[in-house]
Amino acid sequence: MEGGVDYLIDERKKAQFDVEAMKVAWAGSRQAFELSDRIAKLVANDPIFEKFSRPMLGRKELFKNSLRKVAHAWKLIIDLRLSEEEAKLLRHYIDEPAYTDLQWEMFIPAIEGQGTEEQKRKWLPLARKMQVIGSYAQTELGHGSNVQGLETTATFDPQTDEFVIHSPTLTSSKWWPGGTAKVSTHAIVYARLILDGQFHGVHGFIVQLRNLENHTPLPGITVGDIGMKFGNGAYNTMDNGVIRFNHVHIPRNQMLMRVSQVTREGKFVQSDVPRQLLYGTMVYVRQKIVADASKALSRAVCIATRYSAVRRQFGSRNGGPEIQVIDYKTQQSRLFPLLASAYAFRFVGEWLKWLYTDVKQRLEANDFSTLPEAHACTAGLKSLTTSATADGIEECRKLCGGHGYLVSSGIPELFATYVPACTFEGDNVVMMLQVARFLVKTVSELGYKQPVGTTAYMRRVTALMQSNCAVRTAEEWLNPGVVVEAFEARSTRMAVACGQRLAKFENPEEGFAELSADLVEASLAHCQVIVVSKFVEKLQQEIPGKGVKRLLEVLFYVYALFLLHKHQGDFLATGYLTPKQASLANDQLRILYSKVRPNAIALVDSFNHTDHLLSSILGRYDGNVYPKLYEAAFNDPFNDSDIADGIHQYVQPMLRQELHSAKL
Ligand SMILES: CC/C=C\C/C=C\C/C=C\C/C=C\C/C=C\C/C=C\CCC(=O)SCCNC(=O)CCNC(=O)[C@H](O)C(C)(C)COP(=O)(O)OP(=O)(O)OC[C@H]1O[C@@H](n2cnc3c(N)ncnc32)[C@H](O)[C@@H]1OP(=O)(O)O
Ligand SMILES: Cc1cc2nc3c(=O)[nH]c(=O)nc-3n(C[C@H](O)[C@H](O)[C@H](O)COP(=O)(O)OP(=O)(O)OC[C@H]3O[C@@H](n4cnc5c(N)ncnc54)[C@H](O)[C@@H]3O)c2cc1C
Repeated sequence: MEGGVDYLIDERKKAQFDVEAMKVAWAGSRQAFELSDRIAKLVANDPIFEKFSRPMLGRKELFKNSLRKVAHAWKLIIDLRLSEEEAKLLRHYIDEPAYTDLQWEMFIPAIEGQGTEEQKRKWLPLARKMQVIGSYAQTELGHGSNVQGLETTATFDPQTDEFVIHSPTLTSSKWWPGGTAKVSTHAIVYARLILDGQFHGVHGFIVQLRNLENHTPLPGITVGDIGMKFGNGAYNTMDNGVIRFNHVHIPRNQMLMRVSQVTREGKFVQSDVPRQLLYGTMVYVRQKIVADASKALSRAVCIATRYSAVRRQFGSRNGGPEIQVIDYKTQQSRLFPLLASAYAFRFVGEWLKWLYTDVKQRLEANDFSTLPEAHACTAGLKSLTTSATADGIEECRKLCGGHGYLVSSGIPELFATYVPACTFEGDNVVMMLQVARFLVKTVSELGYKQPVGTTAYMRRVTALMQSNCAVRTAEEWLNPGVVVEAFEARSTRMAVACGQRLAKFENPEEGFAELSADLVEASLAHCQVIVVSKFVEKLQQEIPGKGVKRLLEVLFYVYALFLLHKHQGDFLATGYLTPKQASLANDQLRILYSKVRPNAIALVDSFNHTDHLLSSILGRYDGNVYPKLYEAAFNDPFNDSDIADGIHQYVQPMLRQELHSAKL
């Protein structure tokens, strides 16, 4: 058997649920599915969006090709009158980081969230028509996580009614802003506001970087690219920049002034809007990154699952077929939790989008009450989902054996493009420490203030601290209430234990630093409560289609019991579970894997990923893996000639023992 076509045909016949209905459940609604399917096909059928050759291109060619794709996409958006939602789907299916990500996901949202009405009226129409192209220049060579430590200065000059933007040190050079190195005409530059010699915190300023006529950098601005990044192709389609400012003057009305204002006289005015709103764009993007995690993880899982059904190793009897590697229990115990995680992240992402929309509406009405919760949720879930997705993609590579290491498997580029998500928009550990601050505060207030939102479960602190799990059989783990309670009890106990240990420190900040590793673990436990609970809430909704809900329930238990198994140390150390109960959960997990097995291919088909998006020979929908791998090898330009450049010059002299006289 050369290809796996028949194997995948057989696998699809085993499905015990309605795949078309599952596609709708994954997409969120029939309308969302149809929209997404239409745009996916539009991209897949357009040769300009070809991406298989991307890893073979040099940086300049790669970048130019990316500019061409963006220009073509923008033309399509105008010609086909695509809505903003359709345009964002187009970006997703084109699957190439580009300067427009910063324009639409950071520059515009920053003005929307931090600009005054007047600033929005001026800048948003220009940006939305792409008449100015903006980026988000916050991080510097010397500081990224510590935003208050930024060194760039914005000094008000009352003589000219302008701010003077300046990079006083090498470490104050802006470093990383995407889109800035070669494209953006403007940037939101975060800088220390100085009025009359006094520091008034870090604020955002709209700074023009380039001449709109000839694209040259404006006087006083030194700008360039920071160099090649991890992996070929991958994030190298993006021009991440370095910028130095040498006393660059901008008008006073280009400071984003919703949160604080500077008057004509140079006076600082703090409005009622909390200063944290300056960080609002990051809250927005973190929410987007959570939604993106399920997309990236589902791609890797789709490739690894299809290939695991095609690939056979060992167990052949009398010349019969070998065993499909997907039938090995070890393969299932590594793959199926990732499959379940993709669904879990999809649903928690959907919920987080709702939470963000709600917060945004409140902020617009000057209600800031839910901002701390939104910050903790976006920071924590961004950290949890991106770490799990990055690790999951790498696990999928290993699940594909040696062929997973080939660029044509689609996994190396996906991994290289995805991993910076663990760092950008907030390093994942730094983000978990933000959740820790929120949790510590919640726990310290438990005696007199009812926790709300995602910490509401801690209202039952006494019960969660005292009562223990009642499970006696593996079957009894199949109860959402029992599972959620276990996660809530573990999280509460870990958070309370941290709170008690912190109380022993005279200086709370010193205590926080000393216990930070434990605090990160407690924060992760809390974030897992959110993901598990949101999955249960999804299952409580009506989910049409034969067998769809049943399969989602199976995936829920796989996700939750896998986590319970992985973190059983916490569950045992907090005393909520006995070793016997943890072992019963693991017994149940094995039973669940056997329920997933016949449905595995149909479950990944339900993601509705096109072959274009997957860009993977191993993950092809038709399973025709071996002939296509063979064909791709001989189509590689490296195989254009039997004799590679350099063979005559460097190898043959060695073979002939003539190296001493060869010209090297
Ligand atoms: C296959 C897929 C391929 C590719 C794509 C992959 C993924 C992309 C997916 C989707 C992308 C969509 C769009 C993305 C587009 C581009 C993204 C690309 C690049 C990323 C760009 C960047 O990285 S921009 C730079 C980001 N920088 C950071 O995130 C910095 C992190 N640091 C901070 O946020 C802060 O400094 C801090 C939170 C760590 C600390 O702040 P500070 O020192 O001021 O504060 P305190 O600790 O003293 O806190 C003060 C109080 O304020 C609260 N707080 C802090 N932050 C916020 C906030 N954001 N909102 C609300 N409240 C906040 C804090 O909790 C304190 O509260 P107290 O009550 O305790 O006082
Ligand atoms: C691909 C990519 C694109 C980017 N795009 C942009 C962009 O468009 N605009 C922009 O402004 N920025 C951008 N960035 C920068 C990015 O936001 C920062 O790199 C990120 O916020 C992390 O900051 P850092 O690099 O300073 O890491 P550091 O803070 O130096 O982290 C180094 C290590 O120190 C640890 N650490 C730091 N602080 C603490 C703490 N308080 N407690 C415990 N551990 C700590 C971290 O966990 C990490 O292990 C981009 C980065 C990447 C990789």
